[in-house]
Amino acid sequence: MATKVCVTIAASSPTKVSSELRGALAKSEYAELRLDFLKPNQIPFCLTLVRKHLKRCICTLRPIAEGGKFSGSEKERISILKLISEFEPYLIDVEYNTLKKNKELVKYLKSRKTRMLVSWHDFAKTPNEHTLRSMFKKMSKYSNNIKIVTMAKTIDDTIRILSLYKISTRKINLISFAMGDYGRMSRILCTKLGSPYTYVSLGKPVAPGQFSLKEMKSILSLEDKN
Ligand SMILES: O=C1C[C@@](O)(C(=O)O)C[C@@H](O)[C@@H]1O
Repeated sequence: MATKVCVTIAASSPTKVSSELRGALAKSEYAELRLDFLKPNQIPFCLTLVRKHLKRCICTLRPIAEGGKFSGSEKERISILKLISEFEPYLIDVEYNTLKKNKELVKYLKSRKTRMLVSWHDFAKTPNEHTLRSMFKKMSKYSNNIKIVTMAKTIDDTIRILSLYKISTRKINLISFAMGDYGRMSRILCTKLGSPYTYVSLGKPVAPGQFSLKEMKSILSLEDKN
């Protein structure tokens, strides 16, 4: 099966999001809308503008504490997350730490049958194997779609994050890879080990070590046989 890619769109206005999204989806299976790059009051208009593409979009509203740009209150963020769920995107990315603290949000998303990607990031390091495995187990209580992304400072870090695929099962869609230069290989290898797709940028990386769509496509084309 061909490797799927997801283009991270981190634009600062709804019209930019819309035009970048059209360009991205012409060449990729999915796109991630980083809605935290918009002003909160622009989000409803943006979602309306791109409504017809949302079945191929992962919507993310990352707070500053998890490496994102959303600087409003948690209360405001939760209500925007609920609004996003009403647009029924392919997936809504919600941090494990958010779900853990907001039982009411979990209930709400469940009641709406929202497809959720539960995510966890460590921008400083790659924790030890025990911590990673225990995160994976705790996260699997919320969703079958799990994303664990950490910072690699050595090749061992990269191997350790990829070792999570060994404990994952067929029922789980696991996306786990490492950021940073040492993690770059894991952005390719993750798709060989079971990740449903890998994140790329449209040009400038949105996260450390992210390949551009063009670079990833040239890497993946090496697999094509005559
Ligand atoms: O979690 C991820 C992965 C990512 O951080 C990356 O490293 O490609 C990019 C983010 O936009 C996305 O939400």
